[in-house]
Amino acid sequence: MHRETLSPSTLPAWSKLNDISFFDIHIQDLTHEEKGLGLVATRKLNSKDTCERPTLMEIPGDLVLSAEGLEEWKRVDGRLREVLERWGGKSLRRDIMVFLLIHISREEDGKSLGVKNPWTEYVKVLPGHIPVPTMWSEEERMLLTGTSLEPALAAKMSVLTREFEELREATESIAWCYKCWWQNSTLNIEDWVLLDAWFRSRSLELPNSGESMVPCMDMANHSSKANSYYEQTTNGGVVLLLRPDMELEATEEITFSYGDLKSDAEMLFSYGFIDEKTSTSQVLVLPLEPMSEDPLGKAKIAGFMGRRVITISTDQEGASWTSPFLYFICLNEEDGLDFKVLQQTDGEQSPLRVFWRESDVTEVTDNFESLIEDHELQDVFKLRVVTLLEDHVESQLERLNKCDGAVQSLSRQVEAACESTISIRRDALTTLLISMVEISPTVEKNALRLRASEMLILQKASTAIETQKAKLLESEVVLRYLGMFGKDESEESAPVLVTKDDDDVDEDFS
Ligand SMILES: C[S@@+](CC[C@H](N)C(=O)[O-])C[C@H]1O[C@@H](n2cnc3c(N)ncnc32)[C@H](O)[C@@H]1O
Repeated sequence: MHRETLSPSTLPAWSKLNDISFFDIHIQDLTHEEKGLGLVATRKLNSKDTCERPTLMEIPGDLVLSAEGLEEWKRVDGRLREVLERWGGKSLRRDIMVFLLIHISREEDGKSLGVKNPWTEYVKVLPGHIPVPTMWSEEERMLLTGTSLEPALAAKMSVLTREFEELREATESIAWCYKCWWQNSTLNIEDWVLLDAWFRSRSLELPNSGESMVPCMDMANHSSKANSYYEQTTNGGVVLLLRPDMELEATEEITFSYGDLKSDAEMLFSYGFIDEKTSTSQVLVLPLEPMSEDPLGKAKIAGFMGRRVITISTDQEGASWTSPFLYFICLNEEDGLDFKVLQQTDGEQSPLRVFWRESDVTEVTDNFESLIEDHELQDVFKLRVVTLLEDHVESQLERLNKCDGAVQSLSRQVEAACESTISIRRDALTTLLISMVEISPTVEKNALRLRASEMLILQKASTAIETQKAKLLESEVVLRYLGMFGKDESEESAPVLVTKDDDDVDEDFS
């Protein structure tokens, strides 16, 4: 879709018109730091030795695009209401994307499709490209092969494609939608991908309004050494405040944290960059499914309460992991696990219920690590868990290693493209050659950073698992059990097959 754009230099006037106040900061182009726009101090700022927390920016509540704000705009905008009545209410993300879509769309005569409001102009200054993997070229996406983002990205792309088709089906019969979006294929999947990238990379979690988009506040970049933070005021507005004990030079960038606990993969997936970490702690989340030959596999998916993932955390000490689902999928009928559908007094059948040694544990299926504690075969179950985990980590490592060669070769092509331009008009030619290889150096840098960080986490996890397994193999219960069956329990489990369905991966990050 052709999108009308405006230069960010129009933002000060737009902000003034809409009662947004900037105090000693302004919006500045930080493209040279590969950050797009950002907020920068216009004079020295100090919050040291004072209880005052200097306010840096103030945004009125009626500009906040939240669930509540959307309801207000729905009341006054018949077209927004019409689309959301047909295809709204499933998720706030989707509803906000529809709102944004209406505001980037134009009628034939160039008039705004939606009822004009401050967002109609604001969307014009938003960037047309966000460096998130959903907007990467095919070649760039190949750099993620073998990482935890490979399945997540594939799933996200199929969710976006499905949503786009659903939007078309739901609105094709609305005359103005047909004319504006579908008749000449004006609206295409790339537009939907951009709207999703806007929402994911620019939304904030507000204490009262929940997930929201806040104009101008979304110009602040992230730093793990942030010097500011935001708060919501009692009247629904949002303020940006300088953190205590800060002394800032004029021209220093104002940043807040997008989430200290987010993994590198999550940062890259949602925001399109991986920052230099101040701590050595890292997290890797791997999707997990029951083994394909498990007859209870489907019931285990239906009966599980939490996320079907393995979370590996590392720090200077080494690695640790959590995975309530892993404990659940390692148990079988002969261990005491059972699934029942109960007949209710009204004749209806209850939803699936999960039993562990005759007790109903439907509400606590994410707590099998504790539930097995008083079982005489506890160590045997734990060995199964650790063995399955080991298989999973080893196969992920193998995949990451196997793809590294191909990735390095792609990477060398980009380097060669850059080097061959050194002597002649570097900028123009570099851009041209890199666009032929279709890999941006920034994307390449971030993808390689992710590969390196995931490799390190998996290696540390592998060492920790080996120790855990060796310890369990010394357990008397395990030795007795293995002797009884004359075989090695640790060799029993087949590798975990990852066949995650689309929506779940989407939930992990977005
Ligand atoms: C909320 S917006 C911030 C404003 C944005 N820079 C712009 O030009 O509109 C988030 C996006 O800014 C960029 N960004 C934020 N912090 C960054 C950082 N520390 N390093 C690189 N890019 C960053 C990423 O592209 C991210 O998706």
